[in-house]
Amino acid sequence: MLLIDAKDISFSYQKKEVLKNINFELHQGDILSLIGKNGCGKTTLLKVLLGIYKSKADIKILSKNINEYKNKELAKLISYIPQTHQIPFDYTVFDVVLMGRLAYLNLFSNYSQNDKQLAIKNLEKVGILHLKDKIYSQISGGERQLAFIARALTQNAKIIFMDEPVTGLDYGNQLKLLKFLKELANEGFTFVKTTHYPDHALYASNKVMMLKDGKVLDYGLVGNKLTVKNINKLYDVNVEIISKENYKFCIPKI
Ligand SMILES: Nc1ncnc2c1ncn2[C@@H]1O[C@H](COP(=O)(O)OP(=O)(O)OP(=O)(O)O)[C@@H](O)[C@H]1O
Repeated sequence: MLLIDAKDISFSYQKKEVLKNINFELHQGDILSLIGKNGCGKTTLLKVLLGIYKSKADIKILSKNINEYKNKELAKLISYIPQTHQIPFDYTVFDVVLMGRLAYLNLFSNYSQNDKQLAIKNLEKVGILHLKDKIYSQISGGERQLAFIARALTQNAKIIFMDEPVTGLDYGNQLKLLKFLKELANEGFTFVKTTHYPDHALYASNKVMMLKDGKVLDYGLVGNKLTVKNINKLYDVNVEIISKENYKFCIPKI
């Protein structure tokens, strides 16, 4: 099923053009990795796709133009895990995860028992149920990342945007998260994630978009597009791509 059909995305901050003529499609179950150097436009692209930054592009989510959605409608379709997420006040981890249900509340309604059970289920799913009653601002950066993932799942949007999702996670949690994304994609979730690690794109995505200076250097299936030549063009480094069993990974040739 075609979820996102984005045509001709261009975007400027004041006079500085940072995205130029970007086109892509996202189907249910896809995991799209956005890769490229610092400052190439990955986060900006996510924000344009979320409608946070307005552009003249023709961006359709489920065949409807993004500008025709109300915020709450869009929040039921897409959740966003930003690079950094501070929550002011002394909310508990449970409260923060439960906030994923905000889009489902009416003005005068409160969280239902079902909302609370969903939050608990997702805290358990990401392995941090034991942190439920801790104050969010007092847990570690990696734990906060996991809490935000639980919140995105509680929001129950089937498209999840993640900006550098493994930042701050220890090695074990990085691998668990990437495996988890693949399992969720098999369940029908769809992801757009930025990453600085071509290895992670090779391991955990089926599609890749390589951005260079705001333009698409190449886009398509990871197996076809994430090549030594493209990695060299993207980062100006020499690597080798090794295959072992069903996995591919990069090693430096510096
Ligand atoms: N609010 C803003 N106002 C003006 N320029 C901005 C703003 N946010 C980002 N930029 C600039 O736009 C360009 C793209 O930034 P963006 O954050 O999208 O890059 P990125 O690829 O996500 O970078 P990184 O990998 O370092 O997170 C950069 O040159 C950045 O300095």
